[in-house]
Amino acid sequence: MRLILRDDPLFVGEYIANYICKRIKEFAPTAQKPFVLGLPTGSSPLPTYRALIRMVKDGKLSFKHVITFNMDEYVGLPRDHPESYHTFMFREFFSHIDIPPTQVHLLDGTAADLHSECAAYEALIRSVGGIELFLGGIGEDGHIAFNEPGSSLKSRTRIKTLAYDTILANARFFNNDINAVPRMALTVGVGTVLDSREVVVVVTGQRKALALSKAIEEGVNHLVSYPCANSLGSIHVSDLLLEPSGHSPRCSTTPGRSSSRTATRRSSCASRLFATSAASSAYKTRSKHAMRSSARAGVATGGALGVAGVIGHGTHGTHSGIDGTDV
Ligand SMILES: N[C@@H]1[C@@H](O)[C@H](O)[C@@H](COP(=O)(O)O)O[C@@H]1O
Repeated sequence: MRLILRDDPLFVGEYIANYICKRIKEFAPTAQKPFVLGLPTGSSPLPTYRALIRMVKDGKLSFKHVITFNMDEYVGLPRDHPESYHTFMFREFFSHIDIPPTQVHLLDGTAADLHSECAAYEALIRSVGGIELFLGGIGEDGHIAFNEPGSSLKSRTRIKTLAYDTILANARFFNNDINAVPRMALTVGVGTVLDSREVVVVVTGQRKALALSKAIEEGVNHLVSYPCANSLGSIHVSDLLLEPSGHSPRCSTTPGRSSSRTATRRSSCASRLFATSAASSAYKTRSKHAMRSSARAGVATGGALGVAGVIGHGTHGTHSGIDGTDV
């Protein structure tokens, strides 16, 4: 795992966009050999999307031979609902880049047979050779996609009941009306994410400090789904990289050209770039060491409460109404 910290979400977005651009260019995708990219929704990836849009508009990057798979979608929201992830992705990203719409894939939360929809999604990912790079965001309880606490580490794309904490957090997109927030979603599984050749997770904002600290300082378990991306790459403390903002991977077609410390160290570490910066306005003026202690403080002050919250307040399993298989 590599942890790359930046002082501001905009720098995080720029870093990741440059990294994605570099990876796509190095891959040199063609119609026969497309680059398969996994994508998240949420506010965290927005700076990345904006930076990628800029690169396309400036002629520095093309998505013509990129195929995308989104992580998740609410169950029951029509595609054209303003808060569906389908609408979100076209509004915030796809409509502004040169990707052919036929190469964009999102789960359909209104499908008549949701189980078949999920199975078909997995099959489609496999049929294009798997995901090259999965960009993910996390919820405050540490879920990746909609893999709520308690998700199986081997889980595949499936119907998932949302935890109460997630419903509360997402109510902001539904006029703060928790009753308007869908209770279920379709989501890729932890296993689906782990099958990707690389996972990049964007973690921004103080609200994510506890979840981030668990990825860094605790072991892999199924209560916080996103650190599981580590389980396929070894974690070495020496790979945790804390550096001031400003360095960004160069979007160059020549591998290894970047002289930044980031690029140099990447070659000697575990294969997965996993966690990207936790930064929020609250952190802005702090030093890198203070940021590190902030994450620790998250554990010290919120640890017991956080775990109780995950188990005690979650509505996991109680809303499904479809079947009992959403592990
Ligand atoms: N299903 C999505 C996640 O994929 C996303 O990572 C999370 C965080 O959103 P935000 O980035 O707005 O904090 O929100 C939802 O729960």
